[in-house]
Amino acid sequence: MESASVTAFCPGHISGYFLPVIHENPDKSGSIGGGLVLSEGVRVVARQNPISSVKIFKSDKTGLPEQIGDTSPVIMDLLKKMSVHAAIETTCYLPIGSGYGMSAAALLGTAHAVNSLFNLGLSSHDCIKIAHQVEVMHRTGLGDVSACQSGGAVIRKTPGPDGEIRRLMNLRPIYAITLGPIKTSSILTSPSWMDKISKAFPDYIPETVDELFLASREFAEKSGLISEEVRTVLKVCDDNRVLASMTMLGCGVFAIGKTAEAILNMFGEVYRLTLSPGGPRILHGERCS
Ligand SMILES: Nc1ncnc2c1ncn2[C@@H]1O[C@H](COP(=O)(O)OP(=O)(O)OP(=O)(O)O)[C@@H](O)[C@H]1O
Ligand SMILES: CC(C)(CO)[C@@H](O)C(=O)[O-]
Repeated sequence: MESASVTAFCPGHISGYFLPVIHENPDKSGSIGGGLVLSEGVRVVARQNPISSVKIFKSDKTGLPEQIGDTSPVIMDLLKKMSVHAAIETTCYLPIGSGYGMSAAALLGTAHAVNSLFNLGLSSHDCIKIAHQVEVMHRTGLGDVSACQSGGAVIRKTPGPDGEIRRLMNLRPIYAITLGPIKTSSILTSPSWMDKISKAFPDYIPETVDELFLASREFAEKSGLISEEVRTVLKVCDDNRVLASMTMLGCGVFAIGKTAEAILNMFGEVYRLTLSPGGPRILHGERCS
């Protein structure tokens, strides 16, 4: 007989600009900034198992999954914090380490799935707080969990899941491409990058999605994070008046507008995305009795 299992989904997040805010209390640590919560994210299946394990799958355009990993220190730490043993399988279509907040989505999805599977009785907010603590402590992200707790284009005015967060809804498609990964923790633990990033933070708060793109681009330029490959793509976007910036923290570009898809198509596989209307959710499952 199949053991009980619960499936959850959590959207991913493109961070456009950010400013780390580090506090000794992880609930108050994170970042402020702006980004987009995405229709694509991470699907998590949690099963009861005497020994905890994690398998990571990546699906292709057709939805066919291929296993790409069999370890995830952040998920293992989350399970320990929640005092459970479970076999976790995560599946994403967007690439890991490329600025789509896949670690945050995997953590939020797992926290909600495990809470439901084991009838832990935690609120969604409790699950969000645990996921945020693990993400920030491992430096796999700072503001992604806060952003992904709900949907829309997000302006995070103060850090952490309880911070002041403004959300804008917009139905226009967003297009993104990835040219390669960046290990988030390698930037977040570098004092010289942190200094440049702090100095690049915009001094105004975007009021619309278009302004969020402009603020993101200004940040990307000033921070010095734009690589040669990203610059090549951004130049073609600029020449064609397409609003575009760099996915933080990944070697990639996100863009909006009528010709954005055709332009990005010249450089690689284009992800056609929309803003997610909401955050993590349980898709289906059978709880442990
Ligand atoms: N889908 C996933 N399932 C399980 N673990 C994951 C997943 N995505 C990321 N992780 C874990 O988080 C670690 C750090 O991921 P990383 O922060 O580089 O990716 P990311 O969240 O996609 O990053 P970013 O959005 O900053 O580019 C990975 O090495 C892996 O251990
Ligand atoms: C640090 C970061 C850019 C990593 O994806 C993100 O977590 C954010 O915006 O804080």
